[in-house]
Amino acid sequence: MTLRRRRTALYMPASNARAIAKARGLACDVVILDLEDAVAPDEKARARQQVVDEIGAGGFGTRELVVRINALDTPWGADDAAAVRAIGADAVLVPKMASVSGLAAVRHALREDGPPIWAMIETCAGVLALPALAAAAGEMRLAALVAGTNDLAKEMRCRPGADRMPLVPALAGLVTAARAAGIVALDGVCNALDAPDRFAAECAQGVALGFDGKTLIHPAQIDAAHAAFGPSAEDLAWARAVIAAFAAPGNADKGAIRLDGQMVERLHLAEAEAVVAEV
Ligand SMILES: CC(C)(COP(=O)(O)OP(=O)(O)OC[C@H]1O[C@@H](n2cnc3c(N)ncnc32)[C@H](O)[C@@H]1OP(=O)(O)O)[C@@H](O)C(=O)NCCC(=O)NCCSC(=O)C[C@H](O)C(=O)O
Ligand SMILES: [Mg+2]
Repeated sequence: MTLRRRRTALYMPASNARAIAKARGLACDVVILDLEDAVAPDEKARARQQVVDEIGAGGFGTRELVVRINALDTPWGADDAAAVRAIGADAVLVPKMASVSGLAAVRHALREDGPPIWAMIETCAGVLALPALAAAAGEMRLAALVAGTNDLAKEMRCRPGADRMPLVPALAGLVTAARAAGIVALDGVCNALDAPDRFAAECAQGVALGFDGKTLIHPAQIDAAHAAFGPSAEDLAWARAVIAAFAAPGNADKGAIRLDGQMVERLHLAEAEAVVAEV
């Protein structure tokens, strides 16, 4: 079974045909066609039709295709949901998710057999609803939680700065909820476009927090995010050593062994096998 990689999820305005055409050749794992914040109100209907046309045209290869719709309580949300629920999108990303009732309304709008839901956690209410959303994930076919750090910082009236300190509790809570539900956790975007060191530091923080990957706003961010969220050479070496150690004579029936001065359990063997399977 190959693990589906979600190291990089690149947003692009669904109104930008040039960006969408470019996406068919970009190395990102996920393409997010955005109908929400990146599209001006007078462009919404045209962008929605462009999403239908572009997904119908195909050509995105193995990239996961996600459409971010407008929230159902906006003038465009219901039409977005109706337009995208049966066009072959791999998932629908829903902004400002804040309750199980809101999740149920989206599930209803997309129909039970419609695409899986990816929910953006980007409001204070959404952060407080994380345990309930995690508990409802299976029934509602919620498949990912995605941090919306711009909106969350705005509502919290905090100033994240380079270390995003004010947001770390919410980010860790999102990862915790995603792990409890057995679903994907994606970090928020980094708005700094020409600051590779800041971007790399934010990716490293996202890895340390346990995120599966990061949402991006520019193709130039893809390579650094892949380097951060993919297995490093050290990760691979350790994984291979763990696998070899448990395969060694006398260890086959052991639950825990000593390796390089550390206790290694069978859970680490499963992790090691998953890391090796990624490359
Ligand atoms: C941020 C940008 C507006 C910058 O655009 P621009 O100045 O045009 O970038 P470049 O000149 O460097 O572009 C170089 C080429 O790359 C293409 N490009 C740029 N961005 C993308 C993209 N996201 N996807 C695909 N291709 C892209 C340009 O077309 C150029 O190509 P070419 O013309 O062939 O040379 C722009 O990067 C942009 O629009 N980014 C996406 C913005 C977006 O989608 N925002 C919404 C999601 S973020 C969010 O909402 C956060 C969340 O909700 C929260 O609350 O935190
Ligand atoms: Mg947002």
